[in-house]
Amino acid sequence: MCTLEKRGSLFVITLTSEDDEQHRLNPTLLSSLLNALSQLNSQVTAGTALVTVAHGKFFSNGFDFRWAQAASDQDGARHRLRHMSDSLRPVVAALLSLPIPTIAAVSGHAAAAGAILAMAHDYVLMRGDRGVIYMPEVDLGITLPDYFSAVARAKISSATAARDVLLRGVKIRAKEGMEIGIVHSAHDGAESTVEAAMRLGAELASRKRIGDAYAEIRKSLYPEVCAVLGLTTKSIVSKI
Ligand SMILES: CCCCCCCCCCCCC/C=C/C(=O)SCCNC(=O)CCNC(=O)[C@H](O)C(C)(C)COP(=O)(O)OP(=O)(O)OC[C@H]1O[C@@H](n2cnc3c(N)ncnc32)[C@H](O)[C@@H]1OP(=O)(O)O
Repeated sequence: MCTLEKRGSLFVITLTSEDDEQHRLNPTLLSSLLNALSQLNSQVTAGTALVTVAHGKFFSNGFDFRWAQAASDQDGARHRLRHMSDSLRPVVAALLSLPIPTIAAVSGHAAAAGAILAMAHDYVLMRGDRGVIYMPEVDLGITLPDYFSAVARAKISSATAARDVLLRGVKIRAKEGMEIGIVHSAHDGAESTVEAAMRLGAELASRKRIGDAYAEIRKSLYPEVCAVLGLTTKSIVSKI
């Protein structure tokens, strides 16, 4: 599950888990995330921002393998994995379409689909003492959905860094994440990461930017991701 709350000028989505702190992206959490983003979008006004947080050792450890493996056979497990992948796709599309700034406070590990969820935000703030951003698929022998690769290519600053993340499965800590462009800033400890995310969110919200234009400019930054997600773009001139 996740929760959505308004704290002053900020919408805060908190990833939660029923049984452990991995915040695995299973159908329940994915559906809850999509509902939260839809609800947020209906309430959004200029002067707000989204901060996504998770508590404990993980931001999110990716899709829920236990749920997939609970299927009756391998084929069923694969179908469940595809179901989770198909369910994360609209969440990423919704994040890229939000008419407000979005920030992920990565105060724990963000792996696989969890890393893609974090990178789908405009800003990733990450704790520097614990936690890695890690794409294990190459180690698992699982190919990436098209939108995973598109998000990674859009957000990682160089081809060699993208190769290291996706083909070498390197575990990226906050400092390295800043060097390759996926982390905005590094912070000491979970609490200061979340506090910094809230401060940045409030600062960005205070600019009261025109939401539709903000969303369209964000989409113009990532044409390949938008194409893969089927997101269209339009021109806006709010006022001249
Ligand atoms: C119809 C059928 C068609 C076919 C099927 C189609 C399918 C289509 C869809 C396919 C989808 C593909 C994409 C898949 C996406 C997924 O999400 S799959 C799920 C993937 N998830 C995983 O595999 C989980 C990955 N996670 C991990 O491997 C680990 O949890 C972790 C993230 C690596 C963390 O490991 P852990 O051991 O728990 O870490 P820690 O103990 O916290 O740390 C390890 C050591 O590292 C030190 N450390 C950590 N962070 C830091 C830091 N920032 N700075 C310094 N040191 C750090 C930490 O101290 C530990 O060190 P020691 O204490 O010395 O051990």
